[in-house]
Amino acid sequence: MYSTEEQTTRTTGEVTELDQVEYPLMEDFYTIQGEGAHTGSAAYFIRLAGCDVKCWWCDVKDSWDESKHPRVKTGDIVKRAKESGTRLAVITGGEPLLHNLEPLTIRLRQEGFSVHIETSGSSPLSGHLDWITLSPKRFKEPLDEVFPYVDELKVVVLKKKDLEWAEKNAVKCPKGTRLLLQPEWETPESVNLIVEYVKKNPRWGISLQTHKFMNVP
Ligand SMILES: C[S@@+](CC[C@H](N)C(=O)[O-])C[C@H]1O[C@@H](n2cnc3c(N)ncnc32)[C@H](O)[C@@H]1O
Ligand SMILES: Nc1nc2[nH]cc(C(=O)O)c2c(=O)[nH]1
Ligand code: SF4
Ligand SMILES: [Mg+2]
Repeated sequence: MYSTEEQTTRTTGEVTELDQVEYPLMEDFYTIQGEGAHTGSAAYFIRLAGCDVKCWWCDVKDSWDESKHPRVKTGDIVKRAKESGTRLAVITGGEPLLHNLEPLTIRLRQEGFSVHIETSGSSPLSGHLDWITLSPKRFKEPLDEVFPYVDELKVVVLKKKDLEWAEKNAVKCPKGTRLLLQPEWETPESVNLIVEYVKKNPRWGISLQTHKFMNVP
């Protein structure tokens, strides 16, 4: 759980103002959380545009260039999320922490959403977040200030070196953090590596991109 100070002072009465704040949005969609500790739950995904990390194997490279995507008002995003019926929102990207998430997360919370984030931790936290999934990247390392708030560490694995990277990040996370290894989708040989590693190091678990098996977004 992460919350900025302002939450206590900012309550209702600012809805109209907050709803005007715009974010570069690649897409928003209602689907099943396919990865991590909340796999299988219906969730409304909000994919903000822009990324400063640029992993070569990223499965959503179209999100990187913010200028290719429209700026959409918070009010419109929240309205569509509400219409979905779920009260679980996942903010992802791109790298969502490139943007100040205060307005969007306040409004989602006001409408009863539990707000989750998928982040590389390359920029400071902002907003009000109920579940933080950190997926650290060597290409741009997470900021130290992010680690105390992490709920789930989800490391993408291609080769052995990534397991060392996983351990290096795990020591910085709070006690009780869910530790997950996720095979890079186009590197099937990483699955064996992960299976053997988790059998030897059972504090780690496996996260698969189940939405790709199910053929849903
Ligand atoms: C597209 S990223 C967006 C959020 C943020 N930029 C991040 O990297 O956490 C969402 C999740 O997908 C993972 N991911 C991206 N490409 C992947 C791939 N080819 N195989 C497996 N996981 C991937 C990321 O590590 C991250 O956990
Ligand atoms: N179904 C589904 N689950 C996901 N979990 C994390 C995703 C992401 O791209 O952040 C993702 C995604 O793109 N689709
Ligand atoms: S940080 Fe996330 S969105 Fe950015 S390139 Fe890496 S996986 Fe893709
Ligand atoms: Mg995805």
